[in-house]
Amino acid sequence: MTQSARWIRNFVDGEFAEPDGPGFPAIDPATGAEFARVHEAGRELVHRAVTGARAALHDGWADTPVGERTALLRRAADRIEARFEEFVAAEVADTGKPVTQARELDVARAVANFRTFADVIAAAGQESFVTDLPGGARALNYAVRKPLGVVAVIVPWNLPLLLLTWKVAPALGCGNAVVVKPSDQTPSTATLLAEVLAEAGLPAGAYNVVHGFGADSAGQFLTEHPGIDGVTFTGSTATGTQVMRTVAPRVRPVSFELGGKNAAIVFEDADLEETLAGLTRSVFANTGQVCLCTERVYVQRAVFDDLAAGLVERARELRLGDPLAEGTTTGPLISQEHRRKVLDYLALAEQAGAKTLTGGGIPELGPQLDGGSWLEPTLWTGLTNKDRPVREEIFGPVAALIPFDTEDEAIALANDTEYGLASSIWTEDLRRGHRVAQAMHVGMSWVNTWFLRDLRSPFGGMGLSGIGREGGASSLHFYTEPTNVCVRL
Ligand SMILES: NC(=O)c1ccc[n+]([C@@H]2O[C@H](COP(=O)([O-])OP(=O)(O)OC[C@H]3O[C@@H](n4cnc5c(N)ncnc54)[C@H](O)[C@@H]3O)[C@@H](O)[C@H]2O)c1
Ligand SMILES: O=C/C=C/C=C(\O)C(=O)O
Repeated sequence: MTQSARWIRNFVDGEFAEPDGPGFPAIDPATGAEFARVHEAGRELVHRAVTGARAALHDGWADTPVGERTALLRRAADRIEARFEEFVAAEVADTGKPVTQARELDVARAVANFRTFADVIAAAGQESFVTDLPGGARALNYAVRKPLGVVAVIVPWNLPLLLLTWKVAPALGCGNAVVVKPSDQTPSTATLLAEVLAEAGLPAGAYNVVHGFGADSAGQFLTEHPGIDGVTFTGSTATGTQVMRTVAPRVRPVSFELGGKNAAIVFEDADLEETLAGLTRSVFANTGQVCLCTERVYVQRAVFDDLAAGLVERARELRLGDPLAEGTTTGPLISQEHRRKVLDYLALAEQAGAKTLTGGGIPELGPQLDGGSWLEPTLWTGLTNKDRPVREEIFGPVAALIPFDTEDEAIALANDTEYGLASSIWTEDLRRGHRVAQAMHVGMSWVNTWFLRDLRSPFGGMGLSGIGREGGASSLHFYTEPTNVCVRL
């Protein structure tokens, strides 16, 4: 594979650093072709990023009036809109996802993230209390919130720009400086965002991007740096525990959005067409590479066969192909390595006695695409909660369909996991919908829908799915430190 001429660079202390090594390849997952080289940040460049971020705080960014910070967030949203198609092209190049999804979800949400947090931060008040004391005296308690400081922002490859801006918008809006470590597999949009934030007027050093890997690379150098005041991380549970170990000696606050093994529960009274449309999204969106995706579908026995047949039909209607073609609905997995992991789970399912209703293999898409990491959307029956493909996160276009009889049995099956991120409940009996949704041991539970988001609501998971919540006021609480002042009146 010939080495590319184009570089994807680190952005440190307000400027793009000159590459000083061979870098690593940026690969298009749709074709397997290298399209650029990425400059890997070493320990020294990460150190410069962290110290530059600290300097930006002290040079005035932390004390910038709220109105100026929220105005900057709005300018950032406007600049992303102005360069919308550049962000779409960059995201598609990195991920191979269909251009329609990149437009409608990934880049659209980046704009929404900046605008939502401009609104939330502009409207945010402070907590205060008038305290009654014996004898009629009083005291005033009020909390002032100050920026956390220099925040390490570490994000994965599945929704690169959406997840990055979900963190960077509130972090900057609260007066922090950030050092971003995008996934080595998706470096492009975090780098383009550096240009856009500079255009919006963000001071040098407030937003930095360091490219590289995890252990013994930029990710580790960043999290172990003493100048980091907190870490917001989205990624696998395994990596989250490693990050937690790294920052534990300095007791740094962490906000973790980790893996999931999400369940859907379909009751016999569910609206079949609505449920099939919802499950087709929740199982196969982004080729199953969304932390919220459904990999376990529990179906009340009376409608099991109809639901299974309908979902097989929808899966077979998905169009895998050129990400830039308007009719494409489904892209490749992120890499050959990830495809091997998902294929291993397909083999485990077969060994466990699964019946593959559809998919189960590698599609033939022609010479242009056969170098990509493509996989057929796959549905199984015949598995139980004891089988590894039903217990472990696969993070691909796959789901196990499992029958149940009673509501209590469905709740027990869905909650039989160490994860706790999301669920969806499908029923026309809304009292049951509320009841079962609340009974789920998850951070987010949807009823007759999926991935419908109000960005002011708390987002995150419990158990192996994470620590803390982000979204609306939850983000402000993570990205600021309150000082409570008590004045005897
Ligand atoms: N809960 C959520 O909101 C959410 C969202 C997206 C992805 N995920 C999870 O992420 C996983 C897939 O994404 P991924 O493969 O990029 O995850 P990953 O954990 O391998 O990597 C995530 C990020 O952490 C970095 N990293 C890896 N090791 C590190 C270390 N030792 N120190 C510091 N940084 C390190 C990676 O370079 C990447 O930028 C899946 O498990 C998925 O469930 C969760
Ligand atoms: O893959 C994980 C998706 C996370 C989504 C969000 O963080 C969000 O919708 O704000």
